[in-house]
Amino acid sequence: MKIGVIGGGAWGTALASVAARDGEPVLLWAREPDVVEAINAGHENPLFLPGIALPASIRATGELSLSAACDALLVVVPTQFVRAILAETPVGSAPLVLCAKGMEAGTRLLVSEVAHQVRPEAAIAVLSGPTFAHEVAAGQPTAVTLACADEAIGQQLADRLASPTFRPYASNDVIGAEIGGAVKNVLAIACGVVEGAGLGQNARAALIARGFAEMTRFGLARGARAETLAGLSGLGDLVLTCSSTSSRNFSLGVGLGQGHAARDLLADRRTVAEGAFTAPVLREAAMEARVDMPVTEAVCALLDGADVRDVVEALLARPLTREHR
Ligand SMILES: NC(=O)c1ccc[n+]([C@@H]2O[C@H](COP(=O)([O-])OP(=O)(O)OC[C@H]3O[C@@H](n4cnc5c(N)ncnc54)[C@H](O)[C@@H]3O)[C@@H](O)[C@H]2O)c1
Ligand SMILES: O=P(O)(O)OC[C@H](O)CO
Repeated sequence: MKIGVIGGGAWGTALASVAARDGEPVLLWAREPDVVEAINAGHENPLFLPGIALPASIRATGELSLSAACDALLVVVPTQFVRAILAETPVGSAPLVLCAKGMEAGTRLLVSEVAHQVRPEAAIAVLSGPTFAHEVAAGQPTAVTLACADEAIGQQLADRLASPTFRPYASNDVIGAEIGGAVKNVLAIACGVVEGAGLGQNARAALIARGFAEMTRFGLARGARAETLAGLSGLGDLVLTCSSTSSRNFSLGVGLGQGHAARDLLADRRTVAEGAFTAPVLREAAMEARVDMPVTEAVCALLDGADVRDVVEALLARPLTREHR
């Protein structure tokens, strides 16, 4: 199965490295000519994944048309670009493995729903879980959820991507796998705020637990299964991203917690903090589904420029309620 990877950021490069581990040829489409050149000439992606040696069997290209020769395509561009890239990519009969974590602005769709609109004929899988790209590319042990409604295709993909240090766990809950990844990025911003504002470790643990309750309420309303939300792509990724400055979303939150403005923190960023784009979309989707998501609302307020102390005070002043509703 020849793998093509669409997107030469940190995660696309790390996944190309996973797929190329035994000398298997992998095609990697990158938008930046510098990235294409550096990968082909020096087997490194200094822009997005510096300091990691890549397998020589990865061939980078700037030509999307070459993906027509691949048997499966890993789609790893940030969420807001998935629709445009998929429309341009020749897909043929290749399954699409969606690896972005977020919701599309305007439509409020999950990435699999976008892919289904643009490529209704394609089999769709979602790969998600606790996965810092630099650790995966360095061969450190990692486990992910690989969800596909067609379980035979899902198993073939899992077998192809698995290695002694990369363990895909098969699932058929595509929506559930996506909701975990999309929501945890917003919650990670909130946990970063707790860190940046010096609110303490009790507060962070409470936020992870209450955030997970929020993720679960929203997920169940959108048809996710509870066990998926409690698995690698939900709780697993939430714990990772809420506890490390390696997370771009957590780091963004730290800056907000220290009193910096979102627009300054986001200006001129080359790398993506998906939670900043998903937060307002998630708030709208939650309102539509009549799901209470106070942490998400607080993150939206902070991204809109509200004062940290005011937002924290308002969160803590909410009426007392039952832990389980
Ligand atoms: N980095 C990680 O550790 C990691 C792990 C799991 C999932 N993800 C997810 O993978 C997705 C990609 O993130 P990343 O970390 O690889 O990106 P990145 O932050 O390393 O790089 C930004 C990417 O955005 C692309 N880009 C910028 N403008 C674009 C445009 N107009 N059209 C298409 N692409 C454009 C760049 O080419 C580059 O590939 C995100 O949804 C992210 O949440 C990332
Ligand atoms: O750096 P972040 O916050 O985008 O997190 C990266 C991955 O999603 C962690 O699983």
